[in-house]
Amino acid sequence: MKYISTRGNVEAKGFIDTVLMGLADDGGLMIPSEIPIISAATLEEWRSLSYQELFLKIFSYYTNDEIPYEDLKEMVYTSYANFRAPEVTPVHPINDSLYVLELFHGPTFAFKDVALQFMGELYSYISKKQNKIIHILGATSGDTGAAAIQGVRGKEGIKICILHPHGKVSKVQELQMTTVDDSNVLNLSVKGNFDDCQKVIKDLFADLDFKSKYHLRAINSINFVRILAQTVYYFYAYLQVEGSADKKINISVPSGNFGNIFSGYLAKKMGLPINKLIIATNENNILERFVNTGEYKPGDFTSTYSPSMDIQVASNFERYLYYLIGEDTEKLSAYMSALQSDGKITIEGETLQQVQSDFAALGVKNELCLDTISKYQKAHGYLLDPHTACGIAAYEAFNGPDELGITFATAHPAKFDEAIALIDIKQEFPEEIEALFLMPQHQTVVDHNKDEIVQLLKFFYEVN
Ligand SMILES: Cc1ncc(COP(=O)(O)O)c(C=O)c1O
Ligand SMILES: N[C@@H](CCOP(=O)(O)O)C(=O)O
Repeated sequence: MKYISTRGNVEAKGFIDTVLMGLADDGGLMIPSEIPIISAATLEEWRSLSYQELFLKIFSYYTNDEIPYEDLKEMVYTSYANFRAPEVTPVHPINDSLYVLELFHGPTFAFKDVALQFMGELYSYISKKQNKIIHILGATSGDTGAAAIQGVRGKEGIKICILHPHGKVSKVQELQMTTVDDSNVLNLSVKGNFDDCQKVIKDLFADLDFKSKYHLRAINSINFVRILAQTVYYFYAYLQVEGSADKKINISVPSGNFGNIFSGYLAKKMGLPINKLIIATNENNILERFVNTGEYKPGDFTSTYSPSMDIQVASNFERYLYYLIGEDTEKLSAYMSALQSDGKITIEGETLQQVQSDFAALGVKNELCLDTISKYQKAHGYLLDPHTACGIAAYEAFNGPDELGITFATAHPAKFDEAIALIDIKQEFPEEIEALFLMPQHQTVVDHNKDEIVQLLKFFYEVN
């Protein structure tokens, strides 16, 4: 398997070089040159596999044996050893037509742990085997940052800097990142929003001299391995749900940077029989507008009860667009230039119909988000976090009769108590989260100013 850039100007790479490259050197995103197809018979054979076994099967199509099987196996088992559920991502039935895939049993109580625990192991492995310097640079709306820091904690030879939007992440998210006092961790709290943070890091990755001089590596979903690791739980969810072979299965995914749902799109392209892929967003509804009208136009940023999805510029949209327009790198580059110059991309006719057959989408308003949390707490005694509540509201909007819905629970409700307290629900915090409130915080507050951020980064990466 080789990996290429959506923009066509990067020589084809192997698996490890793709991981190390992160953002493609031509400004695009790396994707596999071909997508392996899993037959229905193979899929049925996978039904009895554990999460870890399934992970190894799926990765075997992508790693080109660049990592010996036993080494990969050890990384995978280590990655999931500290999850609080033996199934890693258990499926919780709510009623006859709805299942919740709980993705929050990792160390930071969010779905990001599933891929980032593995990425921490992988970066550490590459650093040791190839004697590579690993300087991670990432942007977060709250969850990626915390999970990435936990993923690399205590691992030699790795430094990590995370940019988060100042005052725009939940208190627990902030504490999870900033109570870490390790010398290889730098938290920059940027006066701006997530899109500003993501733009700064993308600009720095695009500066190839800076990227190579400071050995910058990506942990955001611009890195293809994040996408691939997230496909595993789509397969797992499908295989765990009883009746999935006979009924239509819809999957509803709380979405922001479009990484999680793009993993679902990839799983579907690999042959996983998903009926509807449902994009659930909040009032930052660029993806809903795109699916309904064909216009992809970043709008004004709005702070909502689901802050991790407060994103306008969805990074992985480029990967989807590449497939949508027939894997034409020149056309894709033209679209991305148009997005820069005109501030929007417009899709019409049959291509728009294709979008509407690939996805359904709903931008869930704040009020509906809270109503959904109350409703499921009362009817099922099951407490949803606000992101998952958006996913459930979108499931309710699109799940048809006789169809089964799986909604991804992307975070534990304790991470977003600010919203849940508004509806007078009192929750007990897990002890790992409770303990954070007693710890001192370490972060540097900076203006949204690239030069200032660069100076801080240079000092951080150069010292020791
Ligand atoms: C809790 C939660 N739900 C949903 C999302 C959106 O996922 P994605 O950015 O992969 O679309 C995020 C952030 O990414 C998140 O932290
Ligand atoms: N919601 C995310 C935003 C970054 O997404 P990523 O999947 O590209 O890492 C977060 O929690 O930081």
